[in-house]
Amino acid sequence: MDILDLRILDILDIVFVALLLYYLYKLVRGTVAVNIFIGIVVIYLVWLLTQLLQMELLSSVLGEFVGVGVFALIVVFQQEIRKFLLMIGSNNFTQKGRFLRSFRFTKDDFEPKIKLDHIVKACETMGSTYTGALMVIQKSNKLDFVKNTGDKMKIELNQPIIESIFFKNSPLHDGAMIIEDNKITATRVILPVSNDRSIPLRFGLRHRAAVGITEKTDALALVVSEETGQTSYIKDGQFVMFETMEELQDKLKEDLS
Ligand SMILES: Nc1ncnc2c1ncn2[C@@H]1O[C@H](COP(=O)(O)OP(=O)(O)OP(=O)(O)O)[C@@H](O)[C@H]1O
Repeated sequence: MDILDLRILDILDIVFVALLLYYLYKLVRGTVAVNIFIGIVVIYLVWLLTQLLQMELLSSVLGEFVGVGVFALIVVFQQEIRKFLLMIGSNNFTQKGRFLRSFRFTKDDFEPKIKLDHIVKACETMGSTYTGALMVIQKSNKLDFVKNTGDKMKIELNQPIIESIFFKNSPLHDGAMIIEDNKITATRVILPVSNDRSIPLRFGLRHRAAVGITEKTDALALVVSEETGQTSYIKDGQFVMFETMEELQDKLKEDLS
């Protein structure tokens, strides 16, 4: 049977195509690009059908579209292609054994370098005083492209520093804070805002910016709402539910492993 001829390379081929589609979906999810993408797929399928049914005229008209399709794709998806390449280029697999950890060989004895207890306690305190905050924790995708929009720095991370940065009268409180390992590496950063229409209207720009950066990269984001004092945890463009701050800390630890 043909299926028995399936080589390991064929399986790898399928896995790579699936990964490629997954990353493309991740990039266009929630944006108008999804509709364009669907439009292109529909034209391509109709073209295949017209060829099958030998509908010469329609097939040649659609064929013209498909012929210049690659160039059209580059123009239409310029932004997305840029982000996709950025995503690949900024993946630092070798850094600190992340490649091995991605296979979960070393997960059990892995402790994140970041002082998560300081971050979570700072969220709790800032929430109790209705102090707005937005923190982004870098994972394997480099965040240099957003850090350039703010003030770069290198400060050892701890609870009082986080709280004083987001203190309402502080000159650094606006925008997002970027955290790498146990350092605050940028403040006042402007993040890409998500266009996802499924985000409830009660969430404003701070939350949308957290969704935006986690859609485009594998970073984790924490938001303290100035209005409600509530802390939100956002990962892969989605809000992660938790009941207690201890649970939040556990989830963060797990996602950084
Ligand atoms: N693109 C962005 N990148 C980083 N920070 C942003 C961005 N847009 C807005 N912010 C931050 O969010 C603040 C405005 O928050 P806004 O009230 O619109 O959001 P929200 O999601 O309703 O949050 P809150 O519940 O705290 O009010 C700004 O003062 C700024 O600090």
